[in-house]
Amino acid sequence: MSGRLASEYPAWKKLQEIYNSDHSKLVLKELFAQDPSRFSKFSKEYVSPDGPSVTFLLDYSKNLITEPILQTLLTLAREAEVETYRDKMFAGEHINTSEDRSVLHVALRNFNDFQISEAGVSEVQGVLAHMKEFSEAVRSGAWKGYTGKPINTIVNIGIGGSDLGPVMVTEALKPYAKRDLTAHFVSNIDGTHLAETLLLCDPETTLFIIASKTFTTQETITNATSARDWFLATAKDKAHVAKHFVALSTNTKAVTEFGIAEANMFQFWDWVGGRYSLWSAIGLSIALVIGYNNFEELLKGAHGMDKHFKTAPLEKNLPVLLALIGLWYNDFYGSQTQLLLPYDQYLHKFADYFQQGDMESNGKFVTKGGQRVDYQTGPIIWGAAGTNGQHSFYQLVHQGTKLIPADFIAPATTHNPIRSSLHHRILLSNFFAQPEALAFGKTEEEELGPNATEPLVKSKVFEGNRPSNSIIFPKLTPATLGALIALYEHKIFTQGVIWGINSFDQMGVELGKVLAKNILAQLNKPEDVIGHDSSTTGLIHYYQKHRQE
Ligand SMILES: O=P(O)(O)OC[C@H]1O[C@](O)(CO)[C@@H](O)[C@@H]1O
Repeated sequence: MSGRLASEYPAWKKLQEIYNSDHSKLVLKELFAQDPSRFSKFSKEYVSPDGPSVTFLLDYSKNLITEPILQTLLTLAREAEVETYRDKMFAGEHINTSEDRSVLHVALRNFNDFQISEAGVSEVQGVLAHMKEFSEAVRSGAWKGYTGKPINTIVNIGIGGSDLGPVMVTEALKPYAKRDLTAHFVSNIDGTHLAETLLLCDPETTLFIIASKTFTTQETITNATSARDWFLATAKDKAHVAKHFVALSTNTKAVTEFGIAEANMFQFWDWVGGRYSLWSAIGLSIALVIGYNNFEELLKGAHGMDKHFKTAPLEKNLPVLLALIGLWYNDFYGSQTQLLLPYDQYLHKFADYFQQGDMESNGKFVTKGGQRVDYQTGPIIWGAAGTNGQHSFYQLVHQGTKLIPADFIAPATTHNPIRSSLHHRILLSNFFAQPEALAFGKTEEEELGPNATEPLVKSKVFEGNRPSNSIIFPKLTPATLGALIALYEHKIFTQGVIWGINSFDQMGVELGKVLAKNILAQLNKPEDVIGHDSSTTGLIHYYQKHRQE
């Protein structure tokens, strides 16, 4: 984030030399055989400094690293001034330089530990109090719809960071949910998303939460307007909108113009990035579903990780370690992607969430200083929950030609111990087996048998030496989830600092929006379609010929 090219740091050059001379010698089977204490050296337990109890173990021993490599990666972090930029973030300095903004999602979950002076920070507690009061009124039935019935359905309308965080967290914390309050999330501009959702809603008992930081996002405003039309088709009187529509936004003017009273608006601030906003008013749907107290536990769990990130020395700092190990593969091994593999069905949206979290943050080719990078930046994030991935894409991870680092994540205890936790033991046996198989593989000799033919033997070989991290925690609680999300947020931050990029803007999503706006105005008549290449023109003409309105 200093804006310097990462490849100019002496430690980067040293890492390149180490990779060139040593990478073929980095064989996990041998590294483990040589050092019986490898696991204890390369694993760490996180224990929350205070607040709700959160613990987890991060085992990073199955990585293609040695102590000297790790030390050189840590030197790289120091040369890139990760600690300085971390402190700048916590101090509210404008590290989002292109938008001249501070980056203060940590202020949304600050329980008086960090002194941050930035406009809006002193209002955080007031908004949380509003969220508490409102969510309790809805959950208790005290908040009534326009015909006097309590709310039993909520529909969050938002996209990107105004959708993915609430979706992921409400799914992850379903065991804490109020089961008679149904939550839907509408994000896509495709009318199907809204239409199918509205089929499940009753206007008398549905609350629409319009979640948009800017309140100008085309998808959200179009969906919100259509939802309001649907509601008014039954409710008739515009005054009833007040009982059924609330807004989560930084843009008071646009919210009131839409017809939502300021009293029904939950404010946040420009220093909350969309993909870091679930901790803000954007988390209202979370508070409604799991209750405000559980939402606060989520914040406190994240705050514990913030304190760890802020104070732990780099060599013991878990987000920093994850970042450095990921960077080693991304920039020296040429790995293009990073897997997130939660062995917990409740975390089935975790990888989707961090697709935006990581890829919108670190998918940048220009440094803060405006230079084209000469190395890889953010990885492609993907993944799936539990054993599902094993029956689809793991084949390629085990025996394909690509090196795909993977993070395995699992709880020791399930919320659903059916058949005396038999399912969970089977699930966890896979959680333990997969990293083992990836790391240590299976040789030709192990496959030789009386009927073995050479091609068959070869096809059954697992080369191994495929790296992974494993994270295991006692149980998926709100606080544990908060800490896990913050762990990955700070990992993304650390990598962005080292790569010298701005992890907090998203210029790359603008061009498509501008072009779509222009095309929308040309869709009516073929003669309006001008200014495009022949492919785009041909596609639009084909659409115009075949559409039925
Ligand atoms: O909350 P808003 O302003 O509607 O924006 C939604 C999303 O659009 C983006 O700006 C671009 O995809 C994201 O960063 C953001 O989370």
